[in-house]
Amino acid sequence: MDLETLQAAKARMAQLTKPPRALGVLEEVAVRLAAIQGRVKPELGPGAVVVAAADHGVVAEGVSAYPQEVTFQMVLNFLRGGAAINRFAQAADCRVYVLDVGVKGELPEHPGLLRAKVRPGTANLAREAAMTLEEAERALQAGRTAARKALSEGATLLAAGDMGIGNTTAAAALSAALLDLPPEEVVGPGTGLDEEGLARKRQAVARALARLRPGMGPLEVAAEVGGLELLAIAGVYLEGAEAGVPLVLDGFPVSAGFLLAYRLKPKVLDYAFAGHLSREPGHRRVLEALGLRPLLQLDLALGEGTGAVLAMPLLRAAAAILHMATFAEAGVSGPVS
Ligand SMILES: O=C(O)c1ccc[n+]([C@@H]2O[C@H](COP(=O)([O-])O)[C@@H](O)[C@H]2O)c1
Ligand SMILES: Cc1cc2nc[nH]c2cc1C
Repeated sequence: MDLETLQAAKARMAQLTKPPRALGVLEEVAVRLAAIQGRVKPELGPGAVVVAAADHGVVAEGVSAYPQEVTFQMVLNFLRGGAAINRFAQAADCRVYVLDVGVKGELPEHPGLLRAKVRPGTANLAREAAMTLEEAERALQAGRTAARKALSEGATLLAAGDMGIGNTTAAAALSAALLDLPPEEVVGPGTGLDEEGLARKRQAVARALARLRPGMGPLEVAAEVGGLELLAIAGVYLEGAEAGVPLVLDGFPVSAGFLLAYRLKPKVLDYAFAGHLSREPGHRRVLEALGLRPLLQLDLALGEGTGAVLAMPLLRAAAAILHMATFAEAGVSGPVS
């Protein structure tokens, strides 16, 4: 983040051939992109999305509308290019990296698969620590490594995606813990849970929160309540921020992972854009706590990075604003008085 460029980009914005603030939120996005890149005329090329996948022992509590094996099956679908994220990424000049940090089952060798399984799914967070601190560190590191690969292969903006049946329970526990919120404020239907399931889910989150002790650091909290993929997502964003690229957030699980990254290193927030607002109610709480305004609100609740990737063309359009002609360059008259 370069504050001098931020000021220079704001000054240029005021000279461009449009009434003040006529491009609304995109103008703020544009000047932030300029500051991130350290140039008044930012340029965005290809994007990358690291889709982190893992399983969750908490599914034993009946907290998802879908069976656990969907995680494994959807990873195969990602590798074959048949999932929503594949199709959206193709439309958005974005490359998909699939990262296994904890899927239950042996996935085949595949050029599109980054294999970094820490363990075949977490323990049941309602009953015991989801993982050890050492496992949490390894999952985070796997996310960092995946991001580094994406950046070395040409990514100029970076998103994380998630796949993990049961992960809205882990995301709820993690965001409730980090934001000090009660379970009912962050627990929602996920893939489509009914009322009874929601009660079990709130209970599972409450039990995980009851094990936390004051003074635990963010990584210890994350090891307790889990999500191997949530840790990997934190790693993706930490690495991306260190490389100085714009970061795009997706829905609830990804934003919970980002929140962890923010708690570990508040500077990541300078690089972050919220791609969309998910239908999952906890997502709003997380974005509000971070002070991020979502670019899109399309009632998505899929994950995979879909909402982040959909926002990539908008970020490119925002960067292009600062390449517009000024009033002076174009010979266009300014306001009457
Ligand atoms: O991104 C979101 O906000 C979002 C909201 C609801 C569900 N999901 C996806 O659905 C899965 C988790 O849902 P659940 O009900 O099994 O906890 C996981 O694979 C997520 O990517 C994602
Ligand atoms: C089919 C399906 C696809 C998904 N993609 C991300 N989470 C998902 C959950 C389900 C159930």
